[in-house]
Amino acid sequence: MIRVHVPATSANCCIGFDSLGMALDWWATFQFEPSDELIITGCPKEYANEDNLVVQSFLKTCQHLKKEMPTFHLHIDSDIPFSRGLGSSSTCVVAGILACDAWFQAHLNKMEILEIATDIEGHPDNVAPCIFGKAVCSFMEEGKPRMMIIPCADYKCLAMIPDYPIVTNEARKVLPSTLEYKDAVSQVGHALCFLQALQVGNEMILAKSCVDHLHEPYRKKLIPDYDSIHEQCQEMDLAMWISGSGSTMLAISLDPTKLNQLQKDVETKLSIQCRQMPIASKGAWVDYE
Ligand SMILES: Nc1ncnc2c1ncn2[C@@H]1O[C@H](COP(=O)(O)OP(=O)(O)O)[C@@H](O)[C@H]1O
Ligand SMILES: N[C@@H](CCOP(=O)(O)O)C(=O)O
Repeated sequence: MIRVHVPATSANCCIGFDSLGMALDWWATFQFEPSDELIITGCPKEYANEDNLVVQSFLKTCQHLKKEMPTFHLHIDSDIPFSRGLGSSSTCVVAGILACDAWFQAHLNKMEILEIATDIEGHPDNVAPCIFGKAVCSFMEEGKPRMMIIPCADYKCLAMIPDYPIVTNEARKVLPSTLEYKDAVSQVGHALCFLQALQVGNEMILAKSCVDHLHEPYRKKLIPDYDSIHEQCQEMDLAMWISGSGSTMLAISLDPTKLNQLQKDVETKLSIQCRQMPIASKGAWVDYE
């Protein structure tokens, strides 16, 4: 039996639309056993068929390896909610690729895995930290991802998870196609300072560098609770962003008491479910039985 363990991720991190993401210490497990037919358990009925993203990612990897698609029993054990901006789709993609690699003992290297995953997901910002852990920044060069791992100071994360989904493809449709030059200049400055503050643990600069022009101004309209949470985070000097395409919002801090305070307020005043976790220091991994 092959078991793949895959972390949730928070993409964009405010200033890094489609190019920055971090792995969260919140794990899903995907179990694969040989079977005479394809069986999928542990997920809603509508996903228990061959269109399942895990199965499709396994198939794509078979094609890459020029191997015949086997049949298996896939059991999914995940409490990472769908379409909340916590990278549930990336967990499926990375799990399918890693399982196929393990099944055929193909020993793909992590960059090959990232290339296949980016091809399926369309952008590297979730799949890269899902594979490598920590925070990862990336860009595309002639269709191929290039990336750097960013070691992070000891930040803790608070995920504030509204009870409504936002489908990533839909949330991409609300984005503009052009950007003012002055906004591009502002974005570069904030992004550079964000990365340095993330590494060295400068919480004040991290909070101030959370100003985005690429997606948050457009997507916040899809999240009715954004403004009040954003305002409170600014008052508390807390770095905060829309996780992926939402609806989750993520705040991070070196100081757990600040996150506890925010969590209490968000749960009691807004009835939004919260969960705290560190940044995951490692990415997806496989074990065998
Ligand atoms: N546990 C799961 N089982 C089956 N499919 C899943 C699971 N988790 C995620 N998915 C797939 O990922 C899709 C959600 O992707 P997306 O809208 O990008 O949201 P997210 O922000 O959670 O990645 C689902 O529609 C489904 O196809
Ligand atoms: N850069 C993407 C990230 C989507 O992340 P998800 O977790 O919401 O799937 C985007 O912002 O569209």
